[in-house]
Amino acid sequence: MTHSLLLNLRNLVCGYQGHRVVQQISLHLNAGDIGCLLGPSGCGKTTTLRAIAGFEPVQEGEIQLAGEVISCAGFTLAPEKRRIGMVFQDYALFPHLTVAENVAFGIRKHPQRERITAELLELVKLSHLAQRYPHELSGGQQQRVALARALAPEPQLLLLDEPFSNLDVELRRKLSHEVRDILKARGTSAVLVTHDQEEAFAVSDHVGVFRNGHLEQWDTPYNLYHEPLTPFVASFVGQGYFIRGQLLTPETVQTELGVIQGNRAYTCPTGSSVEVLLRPDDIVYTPASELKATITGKTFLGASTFYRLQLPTGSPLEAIFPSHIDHLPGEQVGISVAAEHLVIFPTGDNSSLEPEPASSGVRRYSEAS
Ligand SMILES: Nc1ncnc2c1ncn2[C@@H]1O[C@H](COP(=O)(O)OP(=O)(O)OP(=O)(O)O)[C@@H](O)[C@H]1O
Repeated sequence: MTHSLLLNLRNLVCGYQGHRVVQQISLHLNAGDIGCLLGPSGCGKTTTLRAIAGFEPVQEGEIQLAGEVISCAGFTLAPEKRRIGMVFQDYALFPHLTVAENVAFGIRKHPQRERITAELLELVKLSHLAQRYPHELSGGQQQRVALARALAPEPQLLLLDEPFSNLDVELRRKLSHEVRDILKARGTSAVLVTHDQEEAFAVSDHVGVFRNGHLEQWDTPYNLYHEPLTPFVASFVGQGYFIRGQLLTPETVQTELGVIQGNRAYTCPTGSSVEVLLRPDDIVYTPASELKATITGKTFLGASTFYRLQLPTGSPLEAIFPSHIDHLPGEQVGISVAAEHLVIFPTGDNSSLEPEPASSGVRRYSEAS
């Protein structure tokens, strides 16, 4: 597999009626990789995807595909000349064509169209439904037809706009893994738009977190979770709480959970106030610990149990313990912190104190603190 640069967005600005919706976005995707644009509703993900497809003009900056400029101010290469395929949220299948005819639509004049169609139907596990019509298929099956149809002309890049959002949670999860396997099996590069973090992580090699038209971080799922560059990324990706602390030395922070050791030197001045990100997997069940927390709620997840905890000061925390550790709400448990990748941000950054919309994301501090 090659790792050459395929898609390169350089300082991209685009929007509607002169209004700048997407502001100075830069990102790149290597051939064979899957990227994802993630962020809350209205932050500019679809606008960026449409600009890559050639449906929206670019106001500033440029888009390069395989080294060629396909969009810049005053120039937009027509969508059909880009060798870019698209899969939409609503499948957009042709209702009067069979499954096989839908898949073959973009390669009607190709001498090998029957062979290619049969191969793709096998890839998406729909060979047995080749003669059905779209209305005779489930939503998940329709989306697999749409994927096969988009792959048939062998696009250089596939764009997927919220492809699973019409499906129920279980099917979304299953299909998102399947789609990754299919794209990887063919070495197809793709960019996906979603506001579902789990989906972004399941499918992508790189994820871009958008906020108000800006790209806050373009990185691997691992780095977004463990090394978020901004409080917003920390909040949008994953769960947990921020607690307040004070930097004791470049590597250690004094908090109400005691002194927490990070694995690097932090750049803010010793003695400064910081906020420390504690994710549920940073909190370890430690019966002998002097540090106790009260269980305020729990959710059994099968292999593990998700506990909502409260510290003696009233600060809330979340923790994931192996599910054989079974305690009732109201009980006290000993805990310790094992935050290998300790994430801290200096306080006083006003943007970091905005309330975050994601109810499943990171909460900032206790109401009681
Ligand atoms: N055709 C249009 N004309 C004018 N404004 C638009 C148009 N399409 C989108 N917008 C605006 O641009 C902003 C970004 O929209 P966009 O669809 O890119 O967001 P998004 O991140 O994809 O959101 P969602 O997750 O809800 O689809 C929004 O404020 C939206 O109202």
